Amino acid sequence: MSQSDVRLRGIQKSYGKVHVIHGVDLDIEPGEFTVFVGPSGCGKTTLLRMIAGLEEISGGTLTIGGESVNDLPPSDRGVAMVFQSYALYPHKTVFDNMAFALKIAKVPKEEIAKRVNAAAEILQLGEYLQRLPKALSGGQRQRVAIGRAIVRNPKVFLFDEPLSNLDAALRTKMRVELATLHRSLGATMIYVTHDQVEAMTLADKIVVLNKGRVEQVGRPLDLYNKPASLFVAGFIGSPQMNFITGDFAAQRGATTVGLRPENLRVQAGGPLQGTLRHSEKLGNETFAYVNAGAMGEITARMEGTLPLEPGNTIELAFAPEHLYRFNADGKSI
Ligand SMILES: Nc1ncnc2c1ncn2[C@@H]1O[C@H](COP(=O)(O)OP(=O)(O)OP(=O)(O)O)[C@@H](O)[C@H]1O
Repeated sequence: MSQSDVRLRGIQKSYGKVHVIHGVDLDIEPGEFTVFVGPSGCGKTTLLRMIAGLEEISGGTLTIGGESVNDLPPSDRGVAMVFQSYALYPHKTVFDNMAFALKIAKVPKEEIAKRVNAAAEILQLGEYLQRLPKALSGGQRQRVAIGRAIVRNPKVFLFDEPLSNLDAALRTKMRVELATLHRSLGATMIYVTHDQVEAMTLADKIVVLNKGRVEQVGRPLDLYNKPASLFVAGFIGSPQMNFITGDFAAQRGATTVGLRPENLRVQAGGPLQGTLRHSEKLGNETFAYVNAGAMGEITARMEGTLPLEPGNTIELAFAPEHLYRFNADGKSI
């Protein structure tokens, strides 16, 4: 499998007078799994589609494998994209869906059969090759869509929320399969998702986008442990980090402090006091939603169960090293 780097320099996108991407610089190394995350409308899909060649680039340069591709059509960029909707041909069999792009490219028949069979083996689709897409499950259809990308032996794989149409159990299974696929192919992959767990578990590198700009780039655990800003701290991690302002923050030399739900514990006399509003008991863990008066609403995650009822007083403590501090500009201190 070929591996290519992807480099973005000052990439911009405008639709008429509306600027949606404001000069993105980004380096994606050969073989790297890069995930774009950010709130709805931040420009993840637009950026991916510009790399694919499906959206014109309004400014800046894009290179793939060292070659400027700004003016190349999608088919000449050596990229293969997998869509959320799968976009399979309904009247073609699984084999023909996977073979189609190769037929168009006039690849010899034997070579097509070899590549389709190899991809089908990797994706465990061998027994379905003569079926039509309508006779497949959602997960199998998504595997065909991925197979269609694999047979083209692209320099770069692009994924646009590929698992979001699948139910929770299948998502988990496909997530593990994608990670395994990346390891076995060693290909460069760029992936857009809304899903925290997908971003944290699949990525070598996460790119957090905010209103058409790169907010922070880093390895998943670096973003989790050392978010550069309030924005990233609030975006990476689920449930979301608690933010507290006012005196509690000021005493700690910040305008806002952050505490992750998993870093809070019940402790008599703890510095965070409130009333338990609701608790969610999942068996192995419990989420406590606490009304902490002037400090606002605080979420705590506890191992096991919590022997408290709504309306009870709850006191929470944390270790000092788990406190995140932010200044008035929202930057980490
Ligand atoms: N054809 C268009 N004309 C004008 N604005 C557009 C067009 N396509 C997208 N946009 C705007 O560009 C911005 C980025 O859209 P994009 O789809 O890339 O966001 P996203 O981060 O992928 O969002 P989501 O997570 O909701 O899919 C949005 O504000 C959107 O309204």
